[in-house]
Amino acid sequence: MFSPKYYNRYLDDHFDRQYYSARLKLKKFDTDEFQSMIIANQQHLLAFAGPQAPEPRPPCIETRNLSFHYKASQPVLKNISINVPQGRIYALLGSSGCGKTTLLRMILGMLKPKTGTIRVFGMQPGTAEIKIPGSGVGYMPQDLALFRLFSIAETFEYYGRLYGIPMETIKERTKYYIEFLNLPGKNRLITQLSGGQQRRVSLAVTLMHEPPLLILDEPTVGVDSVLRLKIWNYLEELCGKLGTTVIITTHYTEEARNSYRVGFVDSGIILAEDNPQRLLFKYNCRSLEDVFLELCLERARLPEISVHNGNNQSTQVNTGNQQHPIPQVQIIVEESDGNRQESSSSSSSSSDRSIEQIEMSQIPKDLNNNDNNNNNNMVPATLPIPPIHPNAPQSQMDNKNSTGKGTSQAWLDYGRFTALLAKNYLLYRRNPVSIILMNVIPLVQVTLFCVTFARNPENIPVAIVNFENHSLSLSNLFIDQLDQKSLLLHYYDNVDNAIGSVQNLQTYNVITFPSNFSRFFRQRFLKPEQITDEIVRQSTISLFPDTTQAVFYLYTYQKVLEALEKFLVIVGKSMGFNPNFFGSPVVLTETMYGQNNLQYLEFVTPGMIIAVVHGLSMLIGSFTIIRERFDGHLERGFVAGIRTTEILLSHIIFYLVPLFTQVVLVLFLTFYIFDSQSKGSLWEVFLMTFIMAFQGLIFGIAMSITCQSQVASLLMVFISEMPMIFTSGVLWPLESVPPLVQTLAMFNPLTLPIRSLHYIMLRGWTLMRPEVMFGMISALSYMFITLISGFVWFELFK
Ligand SMILES: Nc1ncnc2c1ncn2[C@@H]1O[C@H](COP(=O)(O)OP(=O)(O)OP(=O)(O)O)[C@@H](O)[C@H]1O
Repeated sequence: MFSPKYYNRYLDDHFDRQYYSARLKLKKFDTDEFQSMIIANQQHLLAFAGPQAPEPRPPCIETRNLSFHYKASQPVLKNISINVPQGRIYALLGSSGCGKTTLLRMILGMLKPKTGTIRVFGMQPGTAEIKIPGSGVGYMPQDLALFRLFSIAETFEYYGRLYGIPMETIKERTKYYIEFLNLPGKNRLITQLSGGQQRRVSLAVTLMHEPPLLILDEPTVGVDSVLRLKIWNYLEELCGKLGTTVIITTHYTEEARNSYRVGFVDSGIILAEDNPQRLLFKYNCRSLEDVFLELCLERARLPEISVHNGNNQSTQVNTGNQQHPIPQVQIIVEESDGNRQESSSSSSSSSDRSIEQIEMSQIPKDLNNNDNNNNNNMVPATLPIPPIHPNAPQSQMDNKNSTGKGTSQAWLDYGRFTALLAKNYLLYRRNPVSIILMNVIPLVQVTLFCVTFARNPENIPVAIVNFENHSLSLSNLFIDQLDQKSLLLHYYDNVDNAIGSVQNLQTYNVITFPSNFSRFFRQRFLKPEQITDEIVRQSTISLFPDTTQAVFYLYTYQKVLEALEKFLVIVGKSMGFNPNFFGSPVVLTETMYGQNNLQYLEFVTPGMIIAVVHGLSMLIGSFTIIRERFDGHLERGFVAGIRTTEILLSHIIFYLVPLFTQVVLVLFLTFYIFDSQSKGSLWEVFLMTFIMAFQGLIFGIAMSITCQSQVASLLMVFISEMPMIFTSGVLWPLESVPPLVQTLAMFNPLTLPIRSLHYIMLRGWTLMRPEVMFGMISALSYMFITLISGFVWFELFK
């Protein structure tokens, strides 16, 4: 049982934790006795905390009348005033959704208060001096916010590099934290860890740069009770030895007994803020949960309650016009250079001090917590703090100190930027989807396009009805001239059967020859003066079109005309005429641009190349920012001091190489495998295509910045890509669309670049031609405008 000797030693030894932990192991304490002992010794304590006491520690975090809402109609925080002294653990407790995380985000400078002020180390968060966000703080968010495809070591390396910690130190700390937090081997991927292990890694990377301020949002979720205690002890070590200030939220209310001060939050207000032991004592409760319940009940009884803690150090319960001050104290116990001192910092003068003003934080912990007492038997009483960088400060009371070089406030910090690039590379390498997206899909698309699209059709089934049944007939001569590679002829006895075959989808189009075609054809041309309607009818070849398959119809018609030309030359010769006698007076001369035989593919290819690379790059870009935002990496990164410029540039620069490869592959396939032709320089074709791939990436990144979800971002890509393609003239000349649409189509980011590529590939024009240059300027302009808009949006709404 607890004895006066122990209590005196408690005072004399200035709250030696090791000593009391040892006592806890032996279960020597009894709370009631201990508390009576305090009362019995109040004179001693008052004297001890008397005028000779040094000044209290300065506050690390001070908030005054802080209010915040996401929607004006739903206030989240109301008049919050808290005071977190330096070098102490402060626990924020409260029900789910009461506003704890919101408050932490405001302390981190990520949300701006609607009213009230926040001071962190006496300054406003977000200012360069305190490096918050930056290396001045370690933030463990509630979400995991780890790259699941990274190994443990890679995770440490990434965050270590962000904070500018030397590689050697990163390695040492990786080793230390793996041992300390019972993590598996350093090469294990995060995705292969249990939920609790993942959270421990998240905690470790928060601690590793030894910031002066730690903000931990539910760090012990999914962590077993032994390890929880170990973590709490470790945090105390950090506070004691490095002067780190810790602000922590937890749903394990009882573990908050280990903190120096707790703040109970409910529906956006602070119900009470005090030392946990003192709250237990004051409300005569055995657990903090009960204290919370008491406070909630009290609040229910006094609906207008408004509790102000922090700077004025007094709890006020407002009930209408009346104010009932609840006495409150804060006595800070300093531990510096191994010499512990206690001080009183109540709002009143030292003469006003009462037993309630006694600082209870240094009462041996877990007095009422049997579980923890039991656990204490299982864990070492003290834990070593991690190996500290040789140049690391002994104390972090100066908020500028932290182990890493610290993050600069520059828009582009070399260390952070290279860490981000390395991260992008690792994620790319580990993610087969991105490799497939970047390299395989464009190849498949180009292959499919070249194999299936706009090729001259072959074996079009055509029905032939030839009523002339002798082999030497002119109708047979005509049929022989038909290109039978393109047309597959099916012979029918009568027109009805032939039309039936069209109706049954066996053939497309019907060609008929009358019974006396040869005789009447000769008569028509040899005796033109005797021509009658009957002669014309009997010498006419009929084509019954099926235009539902427009390509087949146009192609069949073209083949019939070609056959007619050849047929007339042969017949003319056989009749003794000049072979050109029956020739068309319209002659096709040498082709100026393009190939001699008309190929629709030739027209479509430039647009196809741009559509493929632009669309895929846009898709890739659309994954970038949004994925990181929803996995919590962005928030964590911003708190670590990453700048929006660095994030944007790291994605843009990183993707230069995959985009380059993608464009080279697409062009190689188009020109070397599928034998497309370019009259212009391939270098200019490459340049134009690469710029458009880049533009697609920027568009995708911009969508990723502005969209609220990954699905929305993907939808944006699909929704915008289709109209862009249709109105760009890729598939059909814009001259065929209404004038207004034509004008609008000029604002389509694909239109002018596709035209430029068209001119380069089909006409052989160079970039020096204004028509080609316009496309290039248009592509670059859209790219820069989108990039700048995306950046501004990112800055404003990050
Ligand atoms: N981005 C947001 N937009 C709108 N409302 C939000 C947003 N983030 C949080 N809220 C709302 O603000 C309130 C406080 O949320 P907060 O995350 O701060 O709660 P919490 O106390 O941390 O909860 P928990 O313990 O469950 O994490 C909740 O009602 C929540 O729905």
